[in-house]
Amino acid sequence: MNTVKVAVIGAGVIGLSTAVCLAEALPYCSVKILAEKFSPDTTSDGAAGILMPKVFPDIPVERQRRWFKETFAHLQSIVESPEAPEAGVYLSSGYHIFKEVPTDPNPYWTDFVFGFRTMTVHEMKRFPKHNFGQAFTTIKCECSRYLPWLEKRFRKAGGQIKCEKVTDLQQLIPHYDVIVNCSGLGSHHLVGDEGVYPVRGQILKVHATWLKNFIRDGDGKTYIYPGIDHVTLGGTRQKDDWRLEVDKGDSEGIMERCSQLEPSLQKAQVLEEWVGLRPGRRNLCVEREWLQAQDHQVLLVHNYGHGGCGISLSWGSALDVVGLVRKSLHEKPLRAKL
Ligand SMILES: Cc1cc2nc3c(=O)[nH]c(=O)nc-3n(C[C@H](O)[C@H](O)[C@H](O)COP(=O)(O)OP(=O)(O)OC[C@H]3O[C@@H](n4cnc5c(N)ncnc54)[C@H](O)[C@@H]3O)c2cc1C
Ligand SMILES: O=C([O-])CC(=O)C(=O)O
Repeated sequence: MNTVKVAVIGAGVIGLSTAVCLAEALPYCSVKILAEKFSPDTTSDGAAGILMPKVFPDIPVERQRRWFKETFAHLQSIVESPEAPEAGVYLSSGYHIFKEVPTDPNPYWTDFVFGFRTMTVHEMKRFPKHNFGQAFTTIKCECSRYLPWLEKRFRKAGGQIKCEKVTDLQQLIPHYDVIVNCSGLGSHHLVGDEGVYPVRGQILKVHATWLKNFIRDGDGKTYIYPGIDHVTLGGTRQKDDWRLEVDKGDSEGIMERCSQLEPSLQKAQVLEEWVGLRPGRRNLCVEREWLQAQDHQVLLVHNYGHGGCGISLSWGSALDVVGLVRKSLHEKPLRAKL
Protein backbone atom coordinates (compact mmCIF):
# COMPACT_ATOMS: atom_id res chain seq x y z
CA MET A 1 0.00 0.00 0.00
CA ASN A 2 1.25 3.54 -0.78
CA THR A 3 1.92 5.80 2.18
CA VAL A 4 -1.31 7.30 3.47
CA LYS A 5 -0.91 10.94 4.48
CA VAL A 6 -2.82 11.77 7.66
CA ALA A 7 -3.30 15.18 9.31
CA VAL A 8 -4.48 15.24 12.91
CA ILE A 9 -5.77 18.66 13.96
CA GLY A 10 -5.20 19.34 17.67
CA ALA A 11 -2.52 18.66 20.26
CA GLY A 12 -4.61 18.35 23.41
CA VAL A 13 -5.09 14.96 25.03
CA ILE A 14 -7.44 13.88 22.20
CA GLY A 15 -5.22 14.95 19.29
CA LEU A 16 -2.06 13.47 20.80
CA SER A 17 -3.71 10.18 21.85
CA THR A 18 -5.27 9.81 18.40
CA ALA A 19 -2.03 10.64 16.60
CA VAL A 20 -0.06 8.12 18.69
CA CYS A 21 -2.66 5.37 18.14
CA LEU A 22 -2.69 5.98 14.37
CA ALA A 23 1.09 6.19 14.01
CA GLU A 24 1.66 3.02 16.05
CA ALA A 25 -1.22 0.90 14.70
CA LEU A 26 -1.07 1.83 11.01
CA PRO A 27 2.58 1.82 9.89
CA TYR A 28 1.57 2.63 6.30
CA CYS A 29 0.33 6.05 7.50
CA SER A 30 2.54 9.11 7.79
CA VAL A 31 0.92 11.18 10.53
CA LYS A 32 1.34 14.92 11.10
CA ILE A 33 -0.19 16.93 13.95
CA LEU A 34 -1.32 20.44 13.04
CA ALA A 35 -2.25 22.54 16.06
CA GLU A 36 -2.52 26.12 17.10
CA LYS A 37 -1.62 25.39 20.73
CA PHE A 38 0.56 22.78 22.42
CA SER A 39 1.30 21.79 25.99
CA PRO A 40 1.33 23.65 28.39
CA ASP A 41 -1.26 25.92 26.70
CA THR A 42 -4.16 23.54 25.92
CA THR A 43 -7.34 22.99 27.95
CA SER A 44 -6.13 19.48 28.67
CA ASP A 45 -3.08 20.84 30.51
CA GLY A 46 -5.10 22.34 33.37
CA ALA A 47 -7.56 19.48 33.84
CA ALA A 48 -7.43 17.58 37.10
CA GLY A 49 -7.15 14.42 34.99
CA ILE A 50 -9.18 12.13 37.20
CA LEU A 51 -10.67 9.08 35.46
CA MET A 52 -14.35 9.38 36.34
CA PRO A 53 -16.46 10.05 33.22
CA LYS A 54 -19.91 11.59 32.91
CA VAL A 55 -22.49 9.66 30.90
CA PHE A 56 -23.47 10.84 27.38
CA PRO A 57 -27.26 10.49 27.03
CA ASP A 58 -27.62 9.14 23.46
CA ILE A 59 -24.50 7.01 22.99
CA PRO A 60 -24.98 3.29 23.69
CA VAL A 61 -23.57 2.59 27.11
CA GLU A 62 -21.59 -0.35 25.71
CA ARG A 63 -19.63 2.03 23.49
CA GLN A 64 -18.90 4.41 26.41
CA ARG A 65 -17.93 1.42 28.55
CA ARG A 66 -15.42 0.32 25.89
CA TRP A 67 -13.91 3.85 25.65
CA PHE A 68 -13.42 3.97 29.41
CA LYS A 69 -12.22 0.38 29.75
CA GLU A 70 -9.56 0.88 27.05
CA THR A 71 -8.43 4.20 28.51
CA PHE A 72 -8.22 2.74 32.01
CA ALA A 73 -6.27 -0.31 30.80
CA HIS A 74 -3.83 1.83 28.78
CA LEU A 75 -3.16 4.19 31.70
CA GLN A 76 -3.00 1.33 34.20
CA SER A 77 -0.20 -0.22 32.15
CA ILE A 78 1.69 3.09 32.47
CA VAL A 79 1.00 3.22 36.23
CA GLU A 80 2.60 -0.23 36.50
CA SER A 81 5.66 0.71 34.42
CA PRO A 82 8.82 2.73 35.12
CA GLU A 83 7.36 5.44 32.85
CA ALA A 84 4.73 6.44 35.45
CA PRO A 85 6.49 9.48 37.00
CA GLU A 86 7.53 10.98 33.65
CA ALA A 87 4.05 10.42 32.20
CA GLY A 88 2.38 11.85 35.35
CA VAL A 89 0.02 8.90 35.74
CA TYR A 90 -0.71 7.27 39.12
CA LEU A 91 -3.45 5.78 41.31
CA SER A 92 -5.59 8.10 43.40
CA SER A 93 -8.03 7.11 46.16
CA GLY A 94 -10.85 9.09 47.70
CA TYR A 95 -14.49 9.86 48.24
CA HIS A 96 -17.43 10.83 46.04
CA ILE A 97 -20.08 12.30 48.32
CA PHE A 98 -23.71 13.23 47.70
CA LYS A 99 -26.45 15.15 49.51
CA GLU A 100 -29.00 12.64 48.14
CA VAL A 101 -28.52 9.13 46.76
CA PRO A 102 -27.91 9.67 43.00
CA THR A 103 -30.44 8.32 40.47
CA ASP A 104 -27.83 5.93 39.11
CA PRO A 105 -25.46 5.10 41.98
CA ASN A 106 -23.59 2.54 39.82
CA PRO A 107 -22.73 4.09 36.43
CA TYR A 108 -20.87 1.81 34.01
CA TRP A 109 -17.36 3.01 34.96
CA THR A 110 -17.71 1.79 38.55
CA ASP A 111 -16.99 -1.74 37.21
CA PHE A 112 -13.43 -0.76 36.29
CA VAL A 113 -12.12 1.41 39.11
CA PHE A 114 -10.66 -0.42 42.11
CA GLY A 115 -12.38 -1.24 45.40
CA PHE A 116 -15.62 0.61 44.63
CA ARG A 117 -17.88 0.55 47.72
CA THR A 118 -20.45 2.56 49.64
CA MET A 119 -18.95 4.60 52.46
CA THR A 120 -19.77 3.55 56.01
CA VAL A 121 -21.81 5.64 58.45
CA HIS A 122 -18.58 6.13 60.39
CA GLU A 123 -16.80 7.58 57.33
CA MET A 124 -19.77 9.80 56.42
CA LYS A 125 -19.66 11.54 59.83
CA ARG A 126 -16.87 13.68 58.43
CA PHE A 127 -19.34 15.16 55.92
CA PRO A 128 -22.41 16.12 58.00
CA LYS A 129 -24.19 17.86 55.08
CA HIS A 130 -23.95 14.74 52.90
CA ASN A 131 -26.01 11.61 53.25
CA PHE A 132 -24.38 9.15 50.87
CA GLY A 133 -20.87 8.46 49.64
CA GLN A 134 -18.72 6.11 47.61
CA ALA A 135 -15.05 5.28 48.11
CA PHE A 136 -12.77 3.97 45.38
CA THR A 137 -9.35 4.15 43.74
CA THR A 138 -9.06 5.42 40.19
CA ILE A 139 -6.27 6.78 37.97
CA LYS A 140 -5.14 10.40 37.82
CA CYS A 141 -3.40 11.47 34.63
CA GLU A 142 -1.76 14.88 34.77
CA CYS A 143 -1.64 16.28 31.26
CA SER A 144 1.15 18.79 31.98
CA ARG A 145 3.40 15.71 32.14
CA TYR A 146 1.37 13.25 30.05
CA LEU A 147 1.14 15.44 26.90
CA PRO A 148 4.93 15.96 26.57
CA TRP A 149 5.33 12.21 27.20
CA LEU A 150 2.81 11.39 24.45
CA GLU A 151 4.52 13.85 22.12
CA LYS A 152 7.82 12.02 22.62
CA ARG A 153 6.11 8.68 21.95
CA PHE A 154 4.51 10.14 18.80
CA ARG A 155 7.87 11.37 17.42
CA LYS A 156 9.41 7.97 18.19
CA ALA A 157 6.68 6.38 16.03
CA GLY A 158 7.76 8.66 13.15
CA GLY A 159 5.14 11.37 13.70
CA GLN A 160 5.65 14.99 12.69
CA ILE A 161 4.38 18.14 14.37
CA LYS A 162 3.58 21.58 12.98
CA CYS A 163 2.27 24.68 14.76
CA GLU A 164 -0.54 25.97 12.54
CA LYS A 165 -4.07 27.24 12.94
CA VAL A 166 -6.32 25.53 10.39
CA THR A 167 -9.03 27.90 9.22
CA ASP A 168 -10.39 25.94 6.26
CA LEU A 169 -10.36 22.14 5.89
CA GLN A 170 -10.55 22.55 2.10
CA GLN A 171 -6.97 23.87 2.14
CA LEU A 172 -5.73 20.55 3.55
CA ILE A 173 -7.42 18.42 0.90
CA PRO A 174 -4.66 18.60 -1.74
CA HIS A 175 -2.03 17.56 0.82
CA TYR A 176 -3.66 14.74 2.82
CA ASP A 177 -5.61 11.51 2.28
CA VAL A 178 -7.11 11.49 5.76
CA ILE A 179 -7.93 14.43 8.05
CA VAL A 180 -8.73 13.78 11.72
CA ASN A 181 -10.46 16.57 13.58
CA CYS A 182 -9.46 16.62 17.27
CA SER A 183 -9.85 20.36 17.71
CA GLY A 184 -12.10 20.20 20.79
CA LEU A 185 -13.98 23.45 21.26
CA GLY A 186 -12.28 24.68 18.06
CA SER A 187 -14.79 22.50 16.17
CA HIS A 188 -17.42 25.15 16.83
CA HIS A 189 -15.71 27.34 14.20
CA LEU A 190 -13.58 24.85 12.23
CA VAL A 191 -16.42 22.53 11.21
CA GLY A 192 -19.27 24.94 12.09
CA ASP A 193 -20.73 22.62 14.73
CA GLU A 194 -23.05 24.80 16.79
CA GLY A 195 -23.71 21.85 19.05
CA VAL A 196 -20.24 22.39 20.56
CA TYR A 197 -20.21 24.95 23.35
CA PRO A 198 -17.84 26.06 26.10
CA VAL A 199 -18.35 24.87 29.65
CA ARG A 200 -16.11 27.25 31.57
CA GLY A 201 -14.08 25.67 34.35
CA GLN A 202 -12.11 27.71 36.84
CA ILE A 203 -9.85 25.96 39.36
CA LEU A 204 -7.29 26.84 42.00
CA LYS A 205 -3.93 25.12 42.35
CA VAL A 206 -2.90 25.16 45.99
CA HIS A 207 0.00 23.98 48.10
CA ALA A 208 -1.43 21.43 50.56
CA THR A 209 1.01 18.52 50.66
CA TRP A 210 -0.74 16.97 53.67
CA LEU A 211 -3.81 16.04 51.60
CA LYS A 212 -3.64 12.55 50.10
CA ASN A 213 -7.23 11.58 49.19
CA PHE A 214 -9.58 13.19 46.68
CA ILE A 215 -13.02 14.44 47.70
CA ARG A 216 -15.60 15.15 45.01
CA ASP A 217 -19.09 16.47 45.67
CA GLY A 218 -21.81 14.93 43.50
CA ASP A 219 -22.90 18.53 42.66
CA GLY A 220 -20.20 18.18 39.95
CA LYS A 221 -18.45 21.45 40.68
CA THR A 222 -16.80 21.07 44.06
CA TYR A 223 -13.72 18.92 44.22
CA ILE A 224 -10.32 18.51 45.84
CA TYR A 225 -7.79 16.48 43.86
CA PRO A 226 -4.31 16.01 45.35
CA GLY A 227 -1.66 15.87 42.61
CA ILE A 228 2.11 15.61 42.12
CA ASP A 229 3.00 19.32 42.49
CA HIS A 230 -0.22 20.82 43.82
CA VAL A 231 -3.79 20.11 44.90
CA THR A 232 -6.50 21.09 42.39
CA LEU A 233 -9.57 22.75 43.90
CA GLY A 234 -12.66 23.04 41.76
CA GLY A 235 -14.46 24.52 40.34
CA THR A 236 -17.10 25.94 38.08
CA ARG A 237 -19.20 24.53 35.24
CA GLN A 238 -20.52 27.61 33.38
CA LYS A 239 -22.24 26.73 30.13
CA ASP A 240 -21.83 29.02 27.09
CA ASP A 241 -19.34 31.19 28.99
CA TRP A 242 -16.33 31.99 26.77
CA ARG A 243 -14.42 34.06 29.39
CA LEU A 244 -10.84 32.90 29.83
CA GLU A 245 -10.06 35.50 32.50
CA VAL A 246 -9.92 34.52 36.16
CA ASP A 247 -13.05 35.57 38.07
CA LYS A 248 -12.14 36.53 41.65
CA GLY A 249 -15.70 35.79 42.81
CA ASP A 250 -15.37 32.25 41.42
CA SER A 251 -12.04 31.80 43.25
CA GLU A 252 -13.61 32.84 46.55
CA GLY A 253 -16.56 30.51 46.00
CA ILE A 254 -14.25 27.58 45.21
CA MET A 255 -12.14 28.15 48.32
CA GLU A 256 -15.25 28.49 50.50
CA ARG A 257 -16.93 25.31 49.19
CA CYS A 258 -13.74 23.24 49.34
CA SER A 259 -12.87 24.47 52.84
CA GLN A 260 -16.28 23.33 54.02
CA LEU A 261 -15.35 19.80 52.97
CA GLU A 262 -11.71 20.04 54.07
CA PRO A 263 -11.19 22.81 56.69
CA SER A 264 -7.38 22.51 56.59
CA LEU A 265 -7.51 24.18 53.15
CA GLN A 266 -7.91 27.51 54.93
CA LYS A 267 -4.17 27.17 55.61
CA ALA A 268 -3.27 26.31 52.01
CA GLN A 269 -1.30 28.74 49.87
CA VAL A 270 -2.87 29.50 46.49
CA LEU A 271 -0.26 28.91 43.78
CA GLU A 272 -2.34 29.65 40.68
CA GLU A 273 -5.86 30.40 39.46
CA TRP A 274 -6.63 28.80 36.09
CA VAL A 275 -9.51 28.79 33.60
CA GLY A 276 -10.22 26.28 30.84
CA LEU A 277 -13.14 25.84 28.46
CA ARG A 278 -14.42 22.27 28.26
CA PRO A 279 -15.54 21.27 24.76
CA GLY A 280 -19.20 20.65 25.69
CA ARG A 281 -21.53 18.71 23.39
CA ARG A 282 -24.66 16.69 24.11
CA ASN A 283 -22.86 13.64 22.78
CA LEU A 284 -19.21 13.08 22.03
CA CYS A 285 -18.63 12.95 18.26
CA VAL A 286 -16.53 10.06 16.91
CA GLU A 287 -17.74 9.80 13.31
CA ARG A 288 -16.52 9.83 9.75
CA GLU A 289 -17.53 11.59 6.55
CA TRP A 290 -16.05 12.06 3.07
CA LEU A 291 -14.87 15.41 1.72
CA GLN A 292 -15.16 15.99 -1.99
CA ALA A 293 -11.89 16.81 -3.76
CA GLN A 294 -11.62 17.55 -7.50
CA ASP A 295 -11.50 13.93 -8.68
CA HIS A 296 -11.43 11.89 -5.48
CA GLN A 297 -12.65 11.88 -1.91
CA VAL A 298 -10.74 12.56 1.29
CA LEU A 299 -11.66 10.87 4.54
CA LEU A 300 -12.56 13.15 7.47
CA VAL A 301 -12.82 11.55 10.90
CA HIS A 302 -14.04 13.54 13.90
CA ASN A 303 -13.06 12.99 17.53
CA TYR A 304 -14.25 15.96 19.60
CA GLY A 305 -16.78 17.14 22.18
CA HIS A 306 -15.48 15.25 25.23
CA GLY A 307 -16.82 17.85 27.71
CA GLY A 308 -15.58 17.17 31.23
CA CYS A 309 -14.23 13.70 30.50
CA GLY A 310 -11.64 14.01 27.73
CA ILE A 311 -8.88 12.39 29.73
CA SER A 312 -11.18 9.61 30.97
CA LEU A 313 -12.14 8.56 27.44
CA SER A 314 -9.05 9.66 25.48
CA TRP A 315 -7.44 6.35 24.54
CA GLY A 316 -10.69 4.52 23.86
CA SER A 317 -12.06 7.18 21.52
CA ALA A 318 -8.64 7.37 19.79
CA LEU A 319 -8.78 3.60 19.15
CA ASP A 320 -12.23 4.08 17.57
CA VAL A 321 -10.65 6.55 15.14
CA VAL A 322 -8.05 3.91 14.20
CA GLY A 323 -10.91 1.47 13.52
CA LEU A 324 -12.77 3.98 11.36
CA VAL A 325 -9.66 4.86 9.32
CA ARG A 326 -8.76 1.19 8.82
CA LYS A 327 -12.31 0.28 7.75
CA SER A 328 -12.62 3.27 5.40
CA LEU A 329 -9.30 2.55 3.68
CA HIS A 330 -10.47 -0.99 2.98
CA GLU A 331 -13.83 0.20 1.67
CA LYS A 332 -12.49 2.93 -0.60
CA PRO A 333 -9.00 2.86 -2.11
CA LEU A 334 -7.37 6.26 -1.79
CA ARG A 335 -7.31 8.71 -4.63
CA ALA A 336 -9.47 6.37 -6.69
CA LYS A 337 -10.97 8.38 -9.55
CA LEU A 338 -14.71 8.88 -9.15
C1 LIG B 1 -11.28 22.72 35.04
C2 LIG B 1 -11.32 21.46 34.23
C3 LIG B 1 -11.12 20.25 34.85
C4 LIG B 1 -11.20 19.06 34.12
N1 LIG B 1 -10.97 17.87 34.76
C5 LIG B 1 -11.04 16.72 34.06
C6 LIG B 1 -10.84 15.48 34.71
O1 LIG B 1 -10.53 15.44 35.91
N2 LIG B 1 -10.96 14.33 33.98
C7 LIG B 1 -11.27 14.35 32.65
O2 LIG B 1 -11.40 13.28 32.05
N3 LIG B 1 -11.48 15.52 32.01
C8 LIG B 1 -11.38 16.70 32.69
N4 LIG B 1 -11.60 17.88 32.05
C9 LIG B 1 -12.02 17.86 30.64
C10 LIG B 1 -10.82 17.78 29.70
O3 LIG B 1 -9.92 18.81 30.01
C11 LIG B 1 -11.30 17.93 28.25
O4 LIG B 1 -12.33 17.02 27.96
C12 LIG B 1 -10.12 17.66 27.31
O5 LIG B 1 -9.04 18.49 27.66
C13 LIG B 1 -10.50 17.87 25.86
O6 LIG B 1 -9.36 17.58 25.11
P1 LIG B 1 -9.21 18.08 23.61
O7 LIG B 1 -7.89 17.56 23.14
O8 LIG B 1 -10.44 17.76 22.86
O9 LIG B 1 -9.18 19.67 23.73
P2 LIG B 1 -7.97 20.73 24.01
O10 LIG B 1 -7.10 20.29 25.12
O11 LIG B 1 -8.65 22.05 24.14
O12 LIG B 1 -7.14 20.68 22.68
C14 LIG B 1 -7.65 21.19 21.46
C15 LIG B 1 -6.51 21.28 20.48
O13 LIG B 1 -7.03 21.64 19.21
C16 LIG B 1 -6.31 22.76 18.73
N5 LIG B 1 -7.15 23.52 17.82
C17 LIG B 1 -8.42 23.96 18.00
N6 LIG B 1 -8.85 24.59 16.90
C18 LIG B 1 -7.83 24.53 16.00
C19 LIG B 1 -7.66 25.00 14.67
N7 LIG B 1 -8.62 25.66 14.02
N8 LIG B 1 -6.46 24.77 14.04
C20 LIG B 1 -5.46 24.12 14.67
N9 LIG B 1 -5.57 23.66 15.94
C21 LIG B 1 -6.75 23.86 16.58
C22 LIG B 1 -5.91 23.51 19.99
O14 LIG B 1 -4.87 24.47 19.70
C23 LIG B 1 -5.46 22.34 20.84
O15 LIG B 1 -4.19 21.92 20.47
C24 LIG B 1 -11.50 19.09 32.74
C25 LIG B 1 -11.66 20.32 32.11
C26 LIG B 1 -11.57 21.50 32.84
C27 LIG B 1 -11.74 22.81 32.14
O1 LIG C 1 -15.80 16.81 37.48
C1 LIG C 1 -14.68 16.49 37.94
O2 LIG C 1 -14.51 15.78 38.93
C2 LIG C 1 -13.45 16.97 37.24
C3 LIG C 1 -13.79 17.22 35.85
O3 LIG C 1 -13.84 16.28 35.09
C4 LIG C 1 -14.17 18.56 35.41
O4 LIG C 1 -14.07 19.53 36.14
O5 LIG C 1 -14.59 18.63 34.25
